[in-house]
Amino acid sequence: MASVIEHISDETNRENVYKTKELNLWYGENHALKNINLDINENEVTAIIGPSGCGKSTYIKTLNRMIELIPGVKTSGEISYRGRNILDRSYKVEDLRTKVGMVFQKPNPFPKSIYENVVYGPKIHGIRDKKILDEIVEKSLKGAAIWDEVKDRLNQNAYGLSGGQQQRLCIARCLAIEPDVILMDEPTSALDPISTLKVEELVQELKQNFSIIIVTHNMQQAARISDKTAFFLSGEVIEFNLTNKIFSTPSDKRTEDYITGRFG
Ligand SMILES: Nc1ncnc2c1ncn2[C@@H]1O[C@H](COP(=O)(O)OP(=O)(O)OP(=O)(O)O)[C@@H](O)[C@H]1O
Repeated sequence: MASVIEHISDETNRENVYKTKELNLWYGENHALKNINLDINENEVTAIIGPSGCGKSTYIKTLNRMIELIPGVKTSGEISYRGRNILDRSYKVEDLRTKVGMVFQKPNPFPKSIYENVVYGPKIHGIRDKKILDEIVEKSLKGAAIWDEVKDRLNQNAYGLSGGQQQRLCIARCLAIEPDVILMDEPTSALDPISTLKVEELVQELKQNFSIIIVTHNMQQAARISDKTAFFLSGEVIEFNLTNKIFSTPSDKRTEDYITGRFG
């Protein structure tokens, strides 16, 4: 059955940050992504939903080319980021990674101080001036809504933070490289409800300055925080539209069955 990629009339005139055209991906013989066409706008939260194994993580890992670390992966089609095809071998992955940050399911701070976690990326990019690094730390931790909680213990080990704080620190680490896009792969699945709420509120604030693509198993979360939602099933995009539309009047029966909990 054909997927439902209608014209989305959102009247915002926002630029596309990513345009995915006819993307296919294989892990060896396993055809994991099938003819994906998806345009992602800047300054929006785009949620990727769908049952386990439908290709959500695979898709976002192609957006920063993390996928190419897995042996035997083949792709066809195109993903253009700001107008350039990132799947083209001439596109330097290091350039992409300075523009596209990623936050993972489990908070993964380095076993270093809070301060060192945040300055890690900027230092790799050659910033050594202590005053500038201090400014980056304050700005990034404020941006990730964790500054007040940690400003008096910046030199303590990040492992001493709660899980929810560690995840916001990982978001701060991501902000420190001043990315354009933030990819989030189930960022709240290991967090308690209060930490989840904090990260959700943060995502809403961050979209003023960044484009956010979030994979989530939690449909209420997708409904609460995203502007657009893509429903994936068996490696295909079944429906992509404004989140309100997807959750109120989906066009495809399979989307309706999934969001009403009939499968998945
Ligand atoms: N490293 C890998 N090697 C081989 N096959 C893989 C690999 N990672 C994922 N796959 C396969 O690709 C398909 C999509 O998996 P993916 O992890 O993208 O799904 P998902 O929707 O993110 O699932 P979940 O919600 O369970 O995390 C599945 O068939 C999976 O078995």
